Amino acid sequence: MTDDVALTATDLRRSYGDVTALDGVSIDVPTDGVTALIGPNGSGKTTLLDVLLGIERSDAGTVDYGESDARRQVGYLPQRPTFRPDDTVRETIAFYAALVEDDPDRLLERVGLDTVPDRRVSALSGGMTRLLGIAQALAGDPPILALDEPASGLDPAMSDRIFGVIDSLAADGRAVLLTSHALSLVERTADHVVVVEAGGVAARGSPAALRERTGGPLHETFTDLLSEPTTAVDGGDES
Ligand SMILES: Nc1ncnc2c1ncn2[C@@H]1O[C@H](COP(=O)(O)OP(=O)(O)OP(=O)(O)O)[C@@H](O)[C@H]1O
Repeated sequence: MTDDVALTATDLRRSYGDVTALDGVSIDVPTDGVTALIGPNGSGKTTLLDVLLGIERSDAGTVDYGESDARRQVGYLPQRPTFRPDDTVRETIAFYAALVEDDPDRLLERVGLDTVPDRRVSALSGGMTRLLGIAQALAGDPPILALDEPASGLDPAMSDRIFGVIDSLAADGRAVLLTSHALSLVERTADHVVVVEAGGVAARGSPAALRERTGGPLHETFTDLLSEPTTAVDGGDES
């Protein structure tokens, strides 16, 4: 593994009964910038993310992390982050910050939730809950941030805001690895794109390189990168 690689996965395999979710996936995640896993529903993106993070076991293959003396190696935003509904925003983040001796106010400020510290979790919009999830993932300042569909179910303005935060977190000099169906935001934000199809990697490259291959924007031409025709995934509204 070279110094500029945050993690390397080699020949990952994972099946659930007779469903092959990962069929020999090898990827490098660079230390800087946003790496986006895109692909049709059921192609294996979440399974790949979960295996990379050790949340799911693989049947075969290896995952190697780069050197880091960080208190916490990876921060993780699940697809549906859940918190105690009666706690306030600040109480919630103070809990996670205390686990790794971080400053809750720094975390709230970083995602723009410092304006609503006393709001109860039950009163947060879907977008604010996602931002709280990102703040939680940032506790301990991990060098790798893994975000599973960070904009799913959000309106275009909130999706845009979330991807703006993601962009600035990567600009701080950490690796951001995300899955998303919000292809126009991926195209704008990602430095590296990995196209996952049927448990394998169908294509990879910068958005510009993929655009050159398909001749158009990702949200319109994404299916040209797949071997099987599929319903195009949408540009902004994740499912
Ligand atoms: N716990 C599980 N048990 C059985 N099958 C599973 C399980 N998790 C995933 N699968 C199957 O593995 C395949 C890949 O699923 P995965 O959730 O990784 O896809 P995805 O690309 O993240 O999909 P989406 O875009 O819809 O979130 C699918 O066929 C799915 O049904």
